[in-house]
Amino acid sequence: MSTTAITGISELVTNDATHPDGDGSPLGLIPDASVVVADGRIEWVGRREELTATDDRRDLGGRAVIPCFVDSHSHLVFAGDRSAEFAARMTGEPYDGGGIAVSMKATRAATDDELRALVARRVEEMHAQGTGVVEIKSGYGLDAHNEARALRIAREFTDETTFLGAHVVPPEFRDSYTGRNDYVELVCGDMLAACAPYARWIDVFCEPNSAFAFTGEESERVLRAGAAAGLELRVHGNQLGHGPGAQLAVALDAASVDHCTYLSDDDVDALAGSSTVATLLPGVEFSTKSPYPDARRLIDAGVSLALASDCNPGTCYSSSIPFAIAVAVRDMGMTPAEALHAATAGAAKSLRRNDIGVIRAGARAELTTLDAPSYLHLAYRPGVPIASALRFP
Ligand SMILES: N=CN[C@@H](CCC(=O)O)C(=O)O
Ligand SMILES: [Zn+2]
Repeated sequence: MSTTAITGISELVTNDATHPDGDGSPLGLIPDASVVVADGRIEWVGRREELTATDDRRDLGGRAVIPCFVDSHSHLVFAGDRSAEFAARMTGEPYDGGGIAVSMKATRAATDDELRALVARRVEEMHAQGTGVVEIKSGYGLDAHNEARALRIAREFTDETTFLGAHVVPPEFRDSYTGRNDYVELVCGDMLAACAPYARWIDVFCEPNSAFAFTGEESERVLRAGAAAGLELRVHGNQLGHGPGAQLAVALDAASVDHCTYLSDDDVDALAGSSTVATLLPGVEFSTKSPYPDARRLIDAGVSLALASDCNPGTCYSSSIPFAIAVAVRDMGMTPAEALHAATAGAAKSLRRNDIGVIRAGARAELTTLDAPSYLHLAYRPGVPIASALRFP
């Protein structure tokens, strides 16, 4: 097994507050550091002068190194274009989830190879911006065949795949309450059976403020069916207005409730006393001209936070975690350290993973380098491509 030392690290963010060479902060910063990797794992982390002999060396020439970004919320399996919808929102048109059916139509019409190529391009775009691990949801098939196909293709790129058949009620089921009910039954029955083999997670767009998405009761049915089929739970909640999503996520011990744009004091208290992570998606508020969630309020209450891209064709067609960090710092009350922690260790926690989002012996060698001396440059240099995932041969 050959060992490679990474040297020339001006500042190492470990997310290991207990490292003896670290500064003791949640980011566990070590100046002038080295990391030794072997066989895809981290072997050693410390100060450069304590480095012992390795087979290879890679000198970064004075750059910062951070744990890879973990993008714990994305919808990459889609075809078609909704840029006109984005333009309409910039002139005041509100987002209501109705455009999901437009992506559904284009996605159903695409071949497997076309979808695979689209996902490959988007995943590559993420890696080029420092994301090492990505979660990918279905949700633009909305029938058993196309949802299973989306997950099968997503699985070619990541183990973190999420069944989102309950994204919206598709047009062919919308006519009556019976139609909605039939769709929920399909999601919980044949669709779940077809999708479960390719999915780790199940998610639902719990949003009574949208005519297209699901009520608290419908969402609970979907999540309980998913759990019975062995899937772990995530929830889209509290995106368009107040609603039951956050409290439902806590009650069912979901790993994450995502969006959290509108939260009551009771929602915040429930999250603070739970192991459910609140995942904030700053690109969504940016791209829909919605109010930003109050990250400061959540942090002060003791809620665990993640930041993710939510890359999707409707509410945020950006795959950039550095962009999400810059917005979170500029507009959501997060410090640069809190935002970086949320986009790495916080997002790993939202996927219930402890082998990523941290630079510590034994963790996976998923590292990101910054063309900058310090992590502060992520928010300080918005729009500048300074982050890239480090790849080891
Ligand atoms: N809100 C639900 N789903 C996506 C948007 C999907 C779309 O509009 O295409 C989201 O996370 O924002
Ligand atoms: Zn989403």
